[in-house]
Amino acid sequence: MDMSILMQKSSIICTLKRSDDDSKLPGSLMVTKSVQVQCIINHWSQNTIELPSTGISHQFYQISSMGEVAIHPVFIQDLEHRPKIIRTEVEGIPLIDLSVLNSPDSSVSDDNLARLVSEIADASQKWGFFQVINHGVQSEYREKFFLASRKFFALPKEEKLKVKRDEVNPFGYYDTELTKNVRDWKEVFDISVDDPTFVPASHQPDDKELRQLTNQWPQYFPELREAYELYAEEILKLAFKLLELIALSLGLPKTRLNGFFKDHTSRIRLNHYPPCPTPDLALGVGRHKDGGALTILAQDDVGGLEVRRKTDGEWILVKPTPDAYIINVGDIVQVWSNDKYESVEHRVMVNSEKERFSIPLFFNPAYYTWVEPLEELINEQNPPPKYKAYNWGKFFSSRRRSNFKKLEVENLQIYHFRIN
Ligand SMILES: O=C(O)CCC(=O)C(=O)O
Ligand SMILES: [Fe+2]
Repeated sequence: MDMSILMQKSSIICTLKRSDDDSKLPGSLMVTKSVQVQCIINHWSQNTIELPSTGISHQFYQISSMGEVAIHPVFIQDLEHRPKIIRTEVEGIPLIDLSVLNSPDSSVSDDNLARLVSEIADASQKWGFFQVINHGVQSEYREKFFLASRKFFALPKEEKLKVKRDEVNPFGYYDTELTKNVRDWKEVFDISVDDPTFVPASHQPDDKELRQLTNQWPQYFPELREAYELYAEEILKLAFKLLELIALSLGLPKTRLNGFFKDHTSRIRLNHYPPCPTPDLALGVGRHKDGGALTILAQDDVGGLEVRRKTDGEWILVKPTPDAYIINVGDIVQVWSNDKYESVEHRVMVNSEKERFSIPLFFNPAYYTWVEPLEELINEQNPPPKYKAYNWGKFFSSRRRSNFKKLEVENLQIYHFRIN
């Protein structure tokens, strides 16, 4: 197979070819006479890919003197997973107003609260995703954190590499993450909300050893940590409010799930998606489901997040709504609810002109939590338990391994714990 993709962008015709056999890296890069370009992605043109087998470094993409653009094959999605660049307008995920939570008058809010809870139930069941407005998080803190994130990613590569995440410490900077064994077109900075935090030393079930981990911060850029601290406090309050709404929406007491989060292992991630010369071939993040309990995501005004619609499997773009948060239920809520709420697949498109920034909070329980369907939710309407219990810390450690290297086996998924 030899693919040629023609696209007209910024007055250059880009032709990309990929050989059938990815294993012949880097020979499958078809552009021979390449020159380093500074035009589309200035700061990324310095980036290199380390090919483990050869140790040879290559540019993320190359442009020949004929104007042909090639991105490195590690980023290229299989045909069936590539994004559609042309799309029609469709109804988006539900938008939910949380202002009743901030209302001081409790007698008025009883009815309103019931309405809100039923909106959450509906959205969680139909979409697994919704957006919230009037959520109580100060927009000033969010903007400051976005600005600090932008400045951090604009630092010279050597500075970012000083706080690089690795297989021992999962917190810090990283630009070579894989999703489903394909490289994402992004760079990230991961922060543990609880600092220091304890995680299982390995994914091996019998290994009881714990490892203490701390965040890494860039030495000459204190602004990032300061902005983070203000933001984290606010966004955590929202996370607990949403957790209580989810509990109520499942017919549980409001604080039923709170105990799991006493020693929570939540993470905040800064995502940076640089412009990509071939957005029809690569993804910012490949299709995936979030493994934790809830994700609370702030995105900028560029757009790119797509959600898989449950009714027909179509990819639906989540249009940016100023100051809104995008909420999705993760695998843990799917298991707790015994499949009443599903953790829905999503992915991120990139574009050739604009860089994009987003900031998710992955709201996760304590590492020692055994995740299983909640007994109150096993009843006549929803019998019997569909999953056996699994340990969240071990699940997370196992998942993380596949972010670093191509694995022969599929990474751990909740359906591996399904009872047939
Ligand atoms: O950047 C986004 O919009 C979503 C990112 C995402 O899905 C993730 O980091 O898990
Ligand atoms: Fe995600």
